Amino acid sequence: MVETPAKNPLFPIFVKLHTLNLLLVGGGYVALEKLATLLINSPDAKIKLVAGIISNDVHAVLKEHNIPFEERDFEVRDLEDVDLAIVAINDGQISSKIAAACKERKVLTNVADQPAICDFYLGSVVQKGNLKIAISTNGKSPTIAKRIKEMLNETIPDEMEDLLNNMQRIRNGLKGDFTEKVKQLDAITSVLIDNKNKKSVFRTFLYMLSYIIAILFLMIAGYYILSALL
Ligand SMILES: C[C@@]1(CC(=O)O)C2=NC(=C\c3[nH]c(c(CCC(=O)O)c3CC(=O)O)Cc3[nH]c(c(CC(=O)O)c3CCC(=O)O)/C=C3\N/C(=C\2)[C@@H](CCC(=O)O)[C@]3(C)CC(=O)O)/[C@H]1CCC(=O)O
Ligand SMILES: NC(=O)c1ccc[n+]([C@@H]2O[C@H](COP(=O)([O-])OP(=O)(O)OC[C@H]3O[C@@H](n4cnc5c(N)ncnc54)[C@H](O)[C@@H]3O)[C@@H](O)[C@H]2O)c1
Repeated sequence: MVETPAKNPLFPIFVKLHTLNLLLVGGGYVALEKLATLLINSPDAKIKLVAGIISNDVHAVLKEHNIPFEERDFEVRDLEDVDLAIVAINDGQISSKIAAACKERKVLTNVADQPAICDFYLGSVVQKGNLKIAISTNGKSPTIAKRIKEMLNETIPDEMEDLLNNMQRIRNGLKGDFTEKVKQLDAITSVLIDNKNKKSVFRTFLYMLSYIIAILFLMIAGYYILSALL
């Protein structure tokens, strides 16, 4: 049976950007950030960039990674053969028009910082070798997503890559049917959850953070109530 719906209805997927065509519209600061995120995660992503003005920093990344670009305003023909688009321009009305043109052509679109017209959001990404964790707050607080990423980056040991490689070797060497393999893999890895009843550093971090935020919220609310009364 399907479980009750989660509070965050976004469905996470891991996309093979090296097999898809991605259009990035914009050549300023935000486009630079998106470009960096794309390349860190998917160095072989098939990206094309279009922007009225391309900053020197963006130019440098385009050159370094051999990414095709055109220095002119977006035109609908840019969407030909495009699977995904990220729009990072400084004009909300034009962004909405580009998003509408994308929708018409069934191109999935992210408009930086405009959740209402996005088909998908970018997440904060934790990477330890082959392990990748994507974090979403359903758009509520990208800053918290960033902090949790930093926390996980610090707490997940670098040895994770060795663990994954060893597990792959064991997995490839296992005999028996599917159920038997799952049983053996569960048994080998059970040590990882044996400590589940102990309070983890991560949980303590989250408790502390939520208390601090609650206290700050009360202080700010108190300030506004008092200044309205006085
Ligand atoms: C995760 C990350 C991925 C990435 O972009 O690569 C990401 N934003 C990041 C950072 C960040 N963005 C903003 C700040 C300033 C502080 C703050 O506002 O908190 C910071 C923090 C910083 O930069 O330190 C501003 C901001 N962002 C959005 C709005 C509009 C709104 O909320 O209405 C505004 C207000 C703009 C304004 O005020 O003008 C909206 C979105 N930002 C999202 C993703 C999607 C939801 C993700 C989620 O579910 O949490 C969503 C919905 C759509 C999207 O853009 O995809 C990246 C983490 C970087 C990392 O991991 O290091
Ligand atoms: N810079 C930030 O830290 C920041 C933070 C939050 C939100 N934002 C928002 O993100 C958006 C982009 O910010 P930015 O700092 O990258 O702006 P920017 O001014 O540095 O760059 C804007 C880019 O959009 C391009 N552009 C504008 N219209 C275009 C069109 N029709 N076709 C193609 N390219 C076009 C410009 O040529 C330029 O390259 C803005 O809406 C801004 O309010 C920025």
